[in-house]
Amino acid sequence: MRQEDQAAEWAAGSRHSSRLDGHGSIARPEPPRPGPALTGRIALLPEAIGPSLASGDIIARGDSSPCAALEEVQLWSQTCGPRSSVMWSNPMLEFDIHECFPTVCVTLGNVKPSVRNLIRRCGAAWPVLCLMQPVPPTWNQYMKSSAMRYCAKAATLSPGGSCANITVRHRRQRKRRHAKPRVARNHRLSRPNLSILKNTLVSRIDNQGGSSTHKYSMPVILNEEQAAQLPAPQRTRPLYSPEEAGVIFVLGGPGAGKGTQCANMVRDYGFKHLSAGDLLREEQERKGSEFGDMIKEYIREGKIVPMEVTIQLLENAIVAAKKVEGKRQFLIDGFPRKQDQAVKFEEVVVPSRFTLFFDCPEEELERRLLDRGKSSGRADDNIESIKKRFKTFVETSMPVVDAFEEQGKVEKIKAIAAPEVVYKEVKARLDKRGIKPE
Ligand SMILES: Nc1ncnc2c1ncn2[C@@H]1O[C@H](COP(=O)(O)OP(=O)(O)OP(=O)(O)O)[C@@H](O)[C@H]1O
Ligand SMILES: Nc1ccn([C@@H]2O[C@H](COP(=O)(O)O)[C@@H](O)[C@H]2O)c(=O)n1
Repeated sequence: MRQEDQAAEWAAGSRHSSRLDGHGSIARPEPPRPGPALTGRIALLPEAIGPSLASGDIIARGDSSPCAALEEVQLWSQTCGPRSSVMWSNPMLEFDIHECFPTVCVTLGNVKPSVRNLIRRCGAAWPVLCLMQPVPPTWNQYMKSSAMRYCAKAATLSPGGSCANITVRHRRQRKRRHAKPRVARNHRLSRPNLSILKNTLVSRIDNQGGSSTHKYSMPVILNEEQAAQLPAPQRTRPLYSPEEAGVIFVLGGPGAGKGTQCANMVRDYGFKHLSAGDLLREEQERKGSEFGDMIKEYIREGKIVPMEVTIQLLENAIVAAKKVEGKRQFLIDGFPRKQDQAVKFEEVVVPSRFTLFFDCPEEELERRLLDRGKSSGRADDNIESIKKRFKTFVETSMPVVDAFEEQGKVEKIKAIAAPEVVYKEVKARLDKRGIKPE
């Protein structure tokens, strides 16, 4: 159903006949009424967040990209004042937006399951605002909707806290059919402004070592059904045991031959091969991905994509390979490339068995990558990106190998010889670790 139709139905009061009210029970929503551009009603907010919200607060929506979200937040706050409740479905960026617009975290009840799982896994410490009402997904659509009628109803739920309803209405009648509403004309953001916002965001993520969840635990996202079952589940241990999913990390410098050797092991041992780089490239290409632009930028710069994205992609792939192909042994190639990735993955997905590390001098790696670059079509197989990737490898990824080595979990293999010679050594190490073909 188109958003405009949803809005119209909502206006007619025919949809969503039940909602969570302030006490967690079911109540009928109020129909939207004409009124001031934006009104707010807040009741029984938990102490922690109550003071930060006030009547008239805005719920904006981060839709598909950081830019779009910031544009909207910015636009709304210019329009209606600086205080904003930010609704944002991208956990990685929640902190950044939150910092700019310090109010409460709000998110969509119908946020994609992958993001929902990701956030749920990150912790339940924050109160959650869960929007129960369809809202126009983008500012553009909002602008297009014929009646410009916007209504959102949210319930706040936090473990141990009280519940609250927030109703935000925005109704604006267009005078002429195609007339642009004044609010938008006056406050539309210019492109340069957008790029500044984007750069700020990216540098903030960088400054935090690519992750915001260390500093702040993330909210639980609940949809209507889940909201009824508080407290929401939190993952306190890994999804799988090593017996359920045997994971071998495959690490080495760019071009060390990880992919080449993984292909051999898949053929002879029946592993499921998951390359973090491939998964990221796939996600980058996926139509509608909210992370596509960011991944592209990180790969070109040879930087490590924030772990939330990579871990979620890997988890999804492991779960699917187990379900669909019945796989139990996994080669995870090119991951973890940063210590936080290693720790988090083992905490929430599965502890690794050990790491195969392919050791090769930089001159040889460079020669291989430039050679591969003639036909690979990869945006990072050029000398500029290669140099950056080497730097990242030495500074960020080698400490991961060192940490695993201290735990006696590394098989280091010299990878300068021909592929078949290297593979003999690989087989010997797998044998030593008791890995048998499936
Ligand atoms: N032992 C080897 N000797 C010479 N060339 C090799 C060897 N192993 C792999 N290569 C070649 O080097 C290039 C890089 O190999 P591969 O793609 O397996 O590396 P990788 O470690 O997976 O790289 P990346 O981390 O960039 O994905 C390929 O063109 C491959 O054919
Ligand atoms: N754990 C990872 C793995 C990869 N990346 C990014 O992808 C680029 C390509 O990776 P390859 O393994 O295919 O060489 C890499 O340079 C990183 O930008 C990542 O961020 N995290």
